[in-house]
Amino acid sequence: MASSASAGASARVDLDGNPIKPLTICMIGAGGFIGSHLCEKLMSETQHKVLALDVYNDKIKHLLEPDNLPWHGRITFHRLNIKHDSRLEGLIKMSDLTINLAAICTPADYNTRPLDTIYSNFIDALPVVKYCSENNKRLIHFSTCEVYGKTIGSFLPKDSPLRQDPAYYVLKEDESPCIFGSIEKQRWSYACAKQLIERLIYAEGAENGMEFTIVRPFNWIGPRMDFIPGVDGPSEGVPRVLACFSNNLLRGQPLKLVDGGQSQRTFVYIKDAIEAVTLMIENPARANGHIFNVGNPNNEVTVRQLAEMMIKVYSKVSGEQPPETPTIDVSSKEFYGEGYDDSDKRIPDMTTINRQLGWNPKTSLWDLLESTLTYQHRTYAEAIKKVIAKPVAS
Ligand SMILES: NC(=O)c1ccc[n+]([C@@H]2O[C@H](COP(=O)([O-])OP(=O)(O)OC[C@H]3O[C@@H](n4cnc5c(N)ncnc54)[C@H](O)[C@@H]3O)[C@@H](O)[C@H]2O)c1
Ligand SMILES: O=C(O)[C@H]1O[C@H](OP(=O)(O)OP(=O)(O)OC[C@H]2O[C@@H](n3ccc(=O)[nH]c3=O)[C@H](O)[C@@H]2O)[C@H](O)[C@@H](O)[C@@H]1O
Repeated sequence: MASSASAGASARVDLDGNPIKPLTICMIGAGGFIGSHLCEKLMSETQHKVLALDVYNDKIKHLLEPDNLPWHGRITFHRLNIKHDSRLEGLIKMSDLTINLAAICTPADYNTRPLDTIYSNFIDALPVVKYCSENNKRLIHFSTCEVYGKTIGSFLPKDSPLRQDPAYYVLKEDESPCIFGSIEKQRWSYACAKQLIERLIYAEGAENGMEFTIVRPFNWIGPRMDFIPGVDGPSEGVPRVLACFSNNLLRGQPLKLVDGGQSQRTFVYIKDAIEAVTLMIENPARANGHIFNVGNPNNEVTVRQLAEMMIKVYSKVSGEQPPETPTIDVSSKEFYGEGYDDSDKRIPDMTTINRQLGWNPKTSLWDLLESTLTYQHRTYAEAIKKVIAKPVAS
């Protein structure tokens, strides 16, 4: 595997036919969901070096140990919190490229911990932008599709035929407005902080010539996303929808549909999305100065349809009967608390990423759920049984 990986890597060329030079990449938030998949890809298929920065490394342990892994020496872990660590600038200076993934990015936090959310997504990202700009280093910054907020169509009357017109709902990087709710709807603290850091990075590019790429992920999902409450995360924690529904399925509980599960999302398989990021890393001339939507417009469902599909897929991969009551409705106030609000619909326009990088997602929603839920069942089913069997302490 080592020799074929390195032989393949040395022959690799970019989209313009030029050989790809090995880079040193400072990856902040490398221990998270996206970071772990990106590290895996960079280690197994390229010759780049990664300085992996995070406060945790559980999701990349398999890449760090043992010492005889084929990529040994190309990935090093630096346990640090970017809020207060003087090593950050030195690590950025040592690298050709910085990728910033670090953020609080679970909706349950946006309205309940708005200060932490704003600090994490704006204030803590400021030094990263500053060090990149001052040291002439390229930055790939992870933003979010949530910067679009709600669609224009959501403000039209329910029966308006214009709601069917893509001009009222497809989200375009260089045209669509950012539409958030009022300040008391603290859900938008995350989107607003992400929007402001995008504007700052864009301005650094315009005024100081900083080389940057901004990524707007549209619901990337797959193995290692978030945590299963009570197993590898807090019992009362609320992760993103994939992990919430996985947790319900593993425990044989009904899946909770917030406000009837009417919101729509497009889900993309993490492995498809990581291909897009690799293209950005290795084609700077095509990626610099751009904001990219990265999603799968063909995988649109309502949250209710997602729940129904996950129930069927989980039953297939686990061999277990679906719960007697498969879903229940809960109000957003009950589920997330005061100040929650929602994006109604998220269809990414793919023109920019298609034109610049020739990227298209490949995996259908059914297929990506099948591989992801197979992983969830294999990883958690036994642990959940033990948790359920444990007597509750009085
Ligand atoms: N997964 C998605 O579909 C998605 C969608 C939109 C945007 N994003 C963005 O992509 C990025 C990565 O998302 P993810 O899904 O991998 O989330 P994640 O929570 O799994 O990963 C984030 C990582 O950053 C680390 N981190 C946070 N604050 C830090 C700090 N102060 N110092 C050091 N490390 C810190 C965390 O420990 C975590 O490992 C985030 O910026 C998120 O907003 C993700
Ligand atoms: O993934 C993305 O692209 C972005 O969107 C997510 O936001 P959202 O899609 O609203 O978060 P999820 O937790 O994945 O929820 C999706 C939908 O499912 C609903 N939901 C969630 C959990 C649940 O148990 N039941 C349920 O109905 C939510 O109300 C929401 O309508 C998060 O904000 C970020 O991770 C990211 O920036």
